[in-house]
This record gives sequence, C-alpha cells and structure tokens, in this order.
Amino acid sequence: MSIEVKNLVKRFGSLAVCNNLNLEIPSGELVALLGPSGSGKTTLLRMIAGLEQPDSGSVLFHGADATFSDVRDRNVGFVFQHYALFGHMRIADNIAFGLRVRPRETRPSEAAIKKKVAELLKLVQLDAMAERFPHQLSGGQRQRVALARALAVEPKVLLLDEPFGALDAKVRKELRRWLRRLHDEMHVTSVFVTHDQEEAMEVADRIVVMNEGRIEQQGAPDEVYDNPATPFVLKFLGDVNLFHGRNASGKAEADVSYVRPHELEIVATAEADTWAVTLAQTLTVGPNTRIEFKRDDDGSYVDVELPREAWINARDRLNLINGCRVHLKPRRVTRFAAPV
Ligand SMILES: Nc1ncnc2c1ncn2[C@@H]1O[C@H](COP(=O)(O)OP(=O)(O)OP(=O)(O)O)[C@@H](O)[C@H]1O
Repeated sequence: MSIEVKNLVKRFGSLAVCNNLNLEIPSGELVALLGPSGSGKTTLLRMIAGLEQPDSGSVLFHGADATFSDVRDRNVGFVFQHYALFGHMRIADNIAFGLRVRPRETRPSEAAIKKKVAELLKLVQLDAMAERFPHQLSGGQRQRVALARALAVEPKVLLLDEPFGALDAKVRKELRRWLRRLHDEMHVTSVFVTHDQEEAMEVADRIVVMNEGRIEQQGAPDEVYDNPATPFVLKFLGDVNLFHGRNASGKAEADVSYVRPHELEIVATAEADTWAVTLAQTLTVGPNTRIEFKRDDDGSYVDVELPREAWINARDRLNLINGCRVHLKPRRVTRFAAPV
C-alpha cells in the first residue's frame, strides 16, 4: 500500500505544527521521520493513522483519498514507545486480541487464530513465551510482542512512534536490526518516528528530515548524509565544524564552510587549504579518539575524530602533544551561504 501526503497543514493555535507537507511513500518501503523534539513527526504520523485530522491537504492510501476516513477503516497497525500490552492477558492472547474482537462475519475461526498467533510468535522469536504475562518479559521482548500484535491483523501500513525509545542502548540496537530483517521478510509499508539519526540511518530505506513543521530533505540515508540540502540537515545528521567567513587559505568568503570531524587530516606543514591550529586536548571513547584543536586565526575550536589506532600512529609520527602547533587539512568541505 503506497501512502501519499499532499499539502498537509495542521495547526495547534497559531503554531503550524505541520506546514504544507508533501511526501510519497511507495508500497513496501520503510521510511523514517527524523527530526528534533517538536518538529511535527508524531503529528504527521497521527494524521497518516487517522488519529488526527488535518486543517487542509490530504492523505492518500494507494491513490484513494483517506484524509477523513475512520482509523478502523485504514488497515494500519501501530506500535508506540510505551508498550500498551494488556497486563492481565497472556502473550498469545495479547497477539490474538485484534482478531478476536472482529465482528463474527470477518473473525477467523479459533483454530485459524491459534495458527496465526503461533506463526507470529515464531516471527518475533518468542515461541517459548506464549503463556507468560507481559510483566514476565523484558522491555525488548514486550516491544516485539507489541509488533506481533500490530501485525496480527495483517495491516497494509505499519506505523511506529519511537518504538524503541524506552529501551537501553544495547537492546535498541538489536531491535533495530531485527526490525530491518522483519521488514525485509514482510514488506509492509512502514513509517517510523525517531529523533535518533543513527537509528534512522541504520533501519530506513528513506529518511525524511523534519524541522519546525517542514520537511527539510528526504532521500536514501547515504544521499541525505553525503549531500545535505541545508545546514540544518548537515548538523542534525552528525557532528560538524563550522568555519565562518574565511576559507583555509585565509581568503574572505561569504559562505560558511562545514567539515565533519572525521574528514580532517592532521598534517605537519601548511598547504594551500589547511588551517593552522594548536592541539588543546584529546579524549578517547571506545574505538575513537576525539582531538580538540584551537585555530590560530580566530581562536575557535575544531574537533577531529580518528580511529584510536590512527590517532596513535599520527601522534607518534608527528610528535603530537598538548600545545603543539600543526595544520588541519579537510578531505571534504560542504559550503552554504552564510545566513543573512
Ligand atoms: N494536541 C495538541 N495540542 C496542542 N499542541 C500540540 C498538540 N500535539 C502536539 N502539539 C505541539 O505540536 C508540536 C509538534 O509536536 P509533535 O509531537 O508532532 O512533535 P515531534 O516531532 O513528534 O516531537 P517529539 O519527538 O518530542 O515527540 C509541539 O510543539 C507540540 O507541543
């Protein structure tokens, strides 16, 4: 089922929370809505779901206008951050719930429901947990049950709002990969909301970057990361150093240059496009070392990031110690016009 959002506007009071959004999601795609808190991601998801109505514009499901159709007629499955499982029901009954509450004419037989639940338990790798209650499961397992429950009614569209938000970093990572694999098996058109750029990059076919109720850019993760359309996208997708007004050789420029910390090389001598700097301090976290330099020309700080071994090599080769003076050479510079 493809989804199309056309000129969608939603205001709360005078605030345009979604400000003329246009979006096309092809059937079977997994799309991440990525943006900071308050950028309108959840509101957009809720309008696609039918839980919220727009002030103007439309939502089309497979080409047909669904803007004002009832949430029950849209055939969407939901998974939210806080697993809303029924605490008094066993896991198998939680998953079966959506099928059992169907009207008699469309309700599958109890044998068919049991078969479906067994399949889903296998899919989310919780076969052994069927008879447990939600409180006997870990957070990650409960979130997998929530997903199985959403999938039980065979939705045409799956909507996930920060589904892994409440879980610890390690479980989050596991569940992301697992969601990606699950999506590759099921091919249900899926939209998930996140404010975590790493999560969006790792899981989604396509990322929609939102800011203040607008779509800043959309595209494949690599496309958006490598060719950011705006300074906002560039900054939101990872750390970046800003160089105002001057290029590396000191020539005045109207543009702002942006260089990511891992795209700077430490060199001993000045070249055409290098910045003269003084080493301020280093910090090693896990596999990477972050080296902070102070620019000689304007005193601003510049971060360089290197794999730990590359840093040790550079340090030994160039005799790098705090206070020493070297030069930084960008491998790649992105320029945008300076804001007026
Ligand atoms: N029912 C409502 N009434 C009034 N304002 C609302 C309502 N729902 C959301 N808002 C406001 O709309 C803006 C966007 O909210 P939304 O939840 O869509 O953002 P978000 O990008 O999903 O943020 P988060 O990541 O924090 O959930 C916020 O400023 C929020 O306060």
